[in-house]
Amino acid sequence: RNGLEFAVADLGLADFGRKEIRLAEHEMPGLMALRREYAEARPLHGARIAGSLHMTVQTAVLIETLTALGADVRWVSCNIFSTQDHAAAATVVGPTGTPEAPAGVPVFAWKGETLEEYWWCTEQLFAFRDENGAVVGPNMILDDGGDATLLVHKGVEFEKTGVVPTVDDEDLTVSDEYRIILDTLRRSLAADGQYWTRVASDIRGVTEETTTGVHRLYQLAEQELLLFPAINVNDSVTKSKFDNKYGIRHSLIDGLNRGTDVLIGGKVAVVAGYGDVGKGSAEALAGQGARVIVSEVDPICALQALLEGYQVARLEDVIGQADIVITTTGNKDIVTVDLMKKMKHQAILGNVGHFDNEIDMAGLARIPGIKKINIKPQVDEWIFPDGRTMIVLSEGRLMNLGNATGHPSFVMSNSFANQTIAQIELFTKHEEYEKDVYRLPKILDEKVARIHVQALGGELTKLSKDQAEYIGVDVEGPFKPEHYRY
Ligand SMILES: NC(=O)c1ccc[n+]([C@@H]2O[C@H](COP(=O)([O-])OP(=O)(O)OC[C@H]3O[C@@H](n4cnc5c(N)ncnc54)[C@H](O)[C@@H]3O)[C@@H](O)[C@H]2O)c1
Ligand SMILES: Nc1nccc2c1ncn2C[C@@H](O)[C@@H](O)C(=O)O
Repeated sequence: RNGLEFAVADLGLADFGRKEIRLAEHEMPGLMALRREYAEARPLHGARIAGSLHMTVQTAVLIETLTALGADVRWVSCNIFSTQDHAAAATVVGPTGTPEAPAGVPVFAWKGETLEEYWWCTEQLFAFRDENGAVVGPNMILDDGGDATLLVHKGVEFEKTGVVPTVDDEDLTVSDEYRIILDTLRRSLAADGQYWTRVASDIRGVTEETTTGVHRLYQLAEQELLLFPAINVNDSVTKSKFDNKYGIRHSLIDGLNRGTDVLIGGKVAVVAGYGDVGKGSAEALAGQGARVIVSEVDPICALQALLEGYQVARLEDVIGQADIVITTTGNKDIVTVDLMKKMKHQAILGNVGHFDNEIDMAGLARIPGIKKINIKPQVDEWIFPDGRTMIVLSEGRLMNLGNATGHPSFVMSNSFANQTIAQIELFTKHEEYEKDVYRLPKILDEKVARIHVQALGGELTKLSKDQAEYIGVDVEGPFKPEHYRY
């Protein structure tokens, strides 16, 4: 419509989305400060950014920051349940457009996508158009979890051999999702044997939002398979020590309340993993009066949990007493079918890790005699043959975005200020970067923190020159050595 490509649930929701975007801007001082700082220079002029990141109100403010800095943007969500349809609609319509004549950004995302639709959307992500309408690829990727980066890398891999592997239909180790990815790439190989190779050749770099996506990038870099430079946004301190921890502290409870409305106080809550997300999850549940038990593999994180007063136990030893089980590990096969069979009647199972493989949903569906009742969107009651039931949120996908609206704007302002800075860094200085994984310098991390301290009315103390010399830092920072752990 109006020459703009998009696929969203309902453009009629744009007005509602625009109201919430306007309110969110007030809560996202990091992004608004960067818009003011770079309004003239427009450093992202010429950038064609393919974004795969939960299409929420907060992400809409990020997108409109990137376009304010001169970028062309196409967007998808990185999860089938995390899109907020009114935010997607408002992003397509844009601040000055109308549903009849949208003037925003191409978005391919809606809440409740099937996996086939999800990967179709991700395929559309790469088809930018030049001024003559010819398809040109992106020259930047902004990723959350690495699915967009994966599609490009797998596409190039298969174009090298000219073959997309077939998988044995009986092979239970191959997920339905991977079969869909192979089918997608089989089609593009048949249509154009060099499509993904051309796409990859234009990409100056990727900026990756989350722990799991960063893990995938380091794996590619170790195998020397990385096709372009990458900035690990997750490990900016003002991202992972805020979004992952304080964001989940807010949105986990939101997801539990909207999904089940059970009283959390007095209940036993088991949290698998005590990293940044596990810490925020445990604190939130304890704050509601739950008795929190943590499972961990890392003795340091386990010791942290113990000194915060949480019991640390093996999942298999405590899952039978849990009323609520939350996985936060970024690992796979955490809650197996055997563990599910030990759970109390009507216990609640949810995941806030990036992917759904923390919970064996495929194994659950294969239990002979298992039944499923859908209570409401993203809330299912699974009935075991013995009559006991289990409430599963968002089909094991991250439930703070599936059952609620994810982290609040102020904490996402920190994450997305880092994303914007990383996009500018890689787009304008890509020749300075090898095909490796980098983090932003500490001085920029402190710059993001400074904006948000000020926004909350915090008053920073100034070091005297003498004091700065005494502790060996510059008066203006950076205030910590690289190895410092916050
Ligand atoms: N839902 C959200 O909004 C959101 C936000 C940020 C990050 N994430 C995702 O959450 C996940 C965790 O992120 P993080 O930053 O906390 O990572 P992290 O590495 O800091 O923490 C994960 C913890 O899980 C532990 N762990 C690994 N395997 C385990 C096992 N088998 N049993 C118990 N513990 C185990 C690790 O030792 C680690 O301490 C990642 O997938 C990340 O992408 C989700
Ligand atoms: N409101 C929101 N908008 C966009 C993304 C949101 C979000 N809440 C959580 N994530 C996920 C982030 O925490 C992402 O940084 C991650 O690490 O998964």
